[in-house]
Amino acid sequence: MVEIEDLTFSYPSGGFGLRVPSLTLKDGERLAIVGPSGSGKTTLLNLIAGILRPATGRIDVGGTDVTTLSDAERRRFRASRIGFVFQDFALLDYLPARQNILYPYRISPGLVLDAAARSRAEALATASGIGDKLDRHPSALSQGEQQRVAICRALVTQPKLVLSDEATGNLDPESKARILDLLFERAEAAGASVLAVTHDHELLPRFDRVLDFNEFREGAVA
Ligand SMILES: Nc1ncnc2c1ncn2[C@@H]1O[C@H](COP(=O)(O)OP(=O)(O)OP(=O)(O)O)[C@@H](O)[C@H]1O
Repeated sequence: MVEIEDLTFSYPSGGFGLRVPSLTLKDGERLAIVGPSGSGKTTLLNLIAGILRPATGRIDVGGTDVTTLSDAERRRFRASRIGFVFQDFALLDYLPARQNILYPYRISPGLVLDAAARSRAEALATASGIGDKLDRHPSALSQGEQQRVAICRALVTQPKLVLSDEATGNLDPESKARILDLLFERAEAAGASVLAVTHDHELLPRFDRVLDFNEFREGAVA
């Protein structure tokens, strides 16, 4: 599903560099990424999602090298093919939760907002415990509820790749387990791979593989 080769990246302001000689995420695989704060985990997810562009290297997502796409193509590719749970949720406060969940359909011409998509949004919200809050705007939701809206939005299009940046960070232990169950269950139903950054070490046994990010710091031996 994801194949990375000879990837290098640094922010224009300098100071931080990332080098990933090789990384593969197989179809349906659940990979957890751990590593210290500031080691580049979010940066890698943004590169895979095409939000950032690498200096060199290849990032193949489901047969498409995202590094070769234009900005507009990368935006469309992301909206239609990748579910991304952002660390800061990236919800739009002018839209109620329901419309936030369905947002990928607004911005991606390739996705059709039909009755099935609407009922998927409802079912995801109910399964994650926010079914009765869909008419509320994000600012009237708790952090944990906002996080669940973000997770529902990432899953509603049934993407083949789910990128998750601390998707369970703001939740109590019981909700963490429930949200991970939902994420894995929906990913499995859609045949999707999951790449999840997490600091929740108690969740790691539930993943197929755990990658320690320390090895990708620029200059480190791969
Ligand atoms: N837009 C930016 N411009 C310059 N440097 C940045 C930018 N965004 C992040 N960085 C730096 O890049 C490094 C990696 O950041 P990143 O957010 O990828 O780390 P992380 O491992 O996800 O951290 P955390 O676990 O705290 O979320 C950090 O040193 C950070 O300060």
